[in-house]
Amino acid sequence: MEAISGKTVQNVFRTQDCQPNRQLETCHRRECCSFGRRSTYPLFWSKLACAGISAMQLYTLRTHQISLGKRACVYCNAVQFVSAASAFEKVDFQKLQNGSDIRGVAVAGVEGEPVSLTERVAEAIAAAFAAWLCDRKKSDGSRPLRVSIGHDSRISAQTLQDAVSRGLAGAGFDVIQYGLASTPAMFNSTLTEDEDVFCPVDGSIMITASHLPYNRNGLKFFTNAGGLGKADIKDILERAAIIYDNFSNDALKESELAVSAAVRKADYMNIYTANLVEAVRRAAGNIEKPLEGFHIVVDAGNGAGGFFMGKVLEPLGAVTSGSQFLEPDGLFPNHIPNPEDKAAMRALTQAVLENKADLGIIFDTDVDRSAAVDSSGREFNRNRLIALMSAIVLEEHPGTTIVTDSVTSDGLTAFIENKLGGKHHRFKRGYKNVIDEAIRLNFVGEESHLAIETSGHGALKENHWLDDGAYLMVKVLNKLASARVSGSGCGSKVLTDMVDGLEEAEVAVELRLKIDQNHADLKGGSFRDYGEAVLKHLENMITSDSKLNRAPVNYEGVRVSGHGGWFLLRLSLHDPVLPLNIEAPSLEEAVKLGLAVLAAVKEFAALDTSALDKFVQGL
Ligand SMILES: O=P(O)(O)OC[C@H]1O[C@H](O)[C@H](O)[C@@H](O)[C@@H]1O
Repeated sequence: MEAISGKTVQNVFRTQDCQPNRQLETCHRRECCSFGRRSTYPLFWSKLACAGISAMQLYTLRTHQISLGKRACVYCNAVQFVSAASAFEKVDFQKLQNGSDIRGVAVAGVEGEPVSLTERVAEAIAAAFAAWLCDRKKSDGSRPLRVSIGHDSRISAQTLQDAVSRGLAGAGFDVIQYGLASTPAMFNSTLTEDEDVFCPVDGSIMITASHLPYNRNGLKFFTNAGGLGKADIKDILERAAIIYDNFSNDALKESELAVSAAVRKADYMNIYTANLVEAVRRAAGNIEKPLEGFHIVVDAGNGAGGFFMGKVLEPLGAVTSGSQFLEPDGLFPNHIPNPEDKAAMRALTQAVLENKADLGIIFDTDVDRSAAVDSSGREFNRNRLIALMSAIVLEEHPGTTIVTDSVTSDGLTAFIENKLGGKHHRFKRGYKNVIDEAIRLNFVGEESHLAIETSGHGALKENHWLDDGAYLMVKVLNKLASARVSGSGCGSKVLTDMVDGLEEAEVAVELRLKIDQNHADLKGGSFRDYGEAVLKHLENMITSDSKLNRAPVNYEGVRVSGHGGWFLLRLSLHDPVLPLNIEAPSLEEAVKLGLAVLAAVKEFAALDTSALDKFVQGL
C-alpha cells in the first residue's frame, strides 16, 4: 500500500467538481407526459445517445415522483441549452472502462493521479445506467423501476453513493441504499423476493474498486441476468458522455430535489447473510450450530467482509477469536484486502497459527474473492483453492467440467482429470470470461458447475453463476460441517486431504513486462498491437526450439511446455503489460524457460524486460 501523508489524508475529502459557469436560458414547460410513465427521462437520454442530437437541440425531460406508489401525474420540465459547450471539465468516459467494470480515481492527493471519477461523472453514469435499464425493463405501472446501491469501505464511498443516487433519482427511479455491502449481495438483491427490503430490484450498483489503492473507486452493475458485460459498459459510458456534456445547473438541482423522495434505506446484508447461514445448516442436515467447536478466523483487511464473522460464522456456532481487520477502513491501514497479495496472506496465516485456529478465511475488499488457510498454515489459494473447490464440486457432480483462467498449472489439470475424474477447461484470464465460458459450455451441452480463477473469483452454477467469495467459503464450511456430522473427519485436515495429490511446482513466478506506450518503436500504434506482435514473434521462435512445445489447446497468449515446466506470455486484460507466468521443478529449469522468452522478446525496444533480466540472472 502506498504511504499516505497527513496532507494527502486532509485532501482526500476535497471534492473534485468544478462549478458550472455557463449561461442557461431555461424555459419550464409543465405538461402531463402521455408516454411511458416512469421511463420517460432515461429513454430520452438513451435515444439522444444513439441519435447524437446536438446540445443546441436538447431538452431534458424530468419525471417527478409525488409519493411512492401513488403518482397520478408525471410531468416534464424542459430545459433548453443555449450553449453546446460542456459546463464541466472534459472527461474521456471510455477511459473509465475496465473490462466489465468502471474504475477511476475518486480521491485527490496522489501525485500523477488526477481525479477522473468525480461526483458529476458518477451521476452521469448512474443516469446512463437508468437509461440502459429502461431499454430492457419496463415498469409494470405499479411502481417505478428501482435500483439498489451498495458500497465497500472506501473513503469516497459516501460521496459517490450520493452522486449515483442523484443520477438515478433524477431519472425517475426509486433508489434503495444498502450502505456497506458486498458485490455478490448486490446481485442477489435483483433475485430476492422480499418487499420489506424493496426486493427484487430491477438493477443494482456496487461502488467498489476491489483491491485497488484507497484513492480509486468504481462501479459494478447487475440485473437479474447477472453482471453487465464489456459491451454493456461501453454502451453505458457512451450514454454517460452525452448526458454529462449536456448537464445543466437546473437539471442537477432537480436531481438533488428528486433524491429525498426517491431514496429508501434497507438492511439487505441481513437477508443475504441469513441465506448463507441457511445453506450451511442445510448441508449439515439442518443442525442449528454445525460449526460448534470449530475455531475459524476471518481477515477482512478492513474491507466490507467483516460481516462474515458476526453474521455467518457466529450464528453457526464457530469460535472466531483472533479474527482481524474487520472494521471498515478505506485507508486499508493493515494490508490490502486481496487474497493475491502476499502480505495479506501472511497476515492471515500468522493469525491462524497464533490462535491455533482450524481455518482462516480472507476476502478482498468487496467480497467477490476469497482464499483460506488450513490449521497448519498452508494456503488454499490460487491453484490449491481451485483444486479444493474442484474436489468439492466434483464430489457433487462427478465428471463435470471445471473452467479456469489461463494461468493455472499443468499440475492442476492432472489433479482434476486424473485424481478427480473431471475435465479441466483452461480458458482465458478474467472472471467474466471464465463465467461466460462455463455458461456457454452448459448451453452447448457440456456440463459445467464451476468457473474459477486463480485470483480467487469463483462462481457456481447452483449460485446463479455469481462470483461470490463468501459463497465459496460457505462451500468449504459445508464440507467441514458435513464431514464431522458423517464422522468422516474433523478440522481442516478434511480439506487438506482433499487436495492431496496436487502437484505443485517448486518455482512459480509471475513477471509483468511493461510496454512503454510512448516509445518510438510503437510507431504510433496501440500497445495491444505491439503486444500481439511480441506474442507472434515468440510463437515463431518457439517452433525452432526442439525442447519447447506449444500447448495444443490454448485460448490466450503463448503457452509453452518444456524443461519439466511451462510458461505463458499473454497480454494483460487492462494494462500495457505482458504478464509472464513460469512454473518449473527447479530454479535452473525456470531460468531456461525465462531465457527462451527473453531471446524472443529482447528485440522489442518498447518492452521493459528488466524483471525478466533480473530473474534469469538469479537476482
Ligand atoms: O490481465 P491482468 O492484468 O493479469 O488482470 C486480470 C485480472 O483483472 C481483474 O482484476 C479481474 O477482476 C480479474 O478477473 C482478472 O483476472
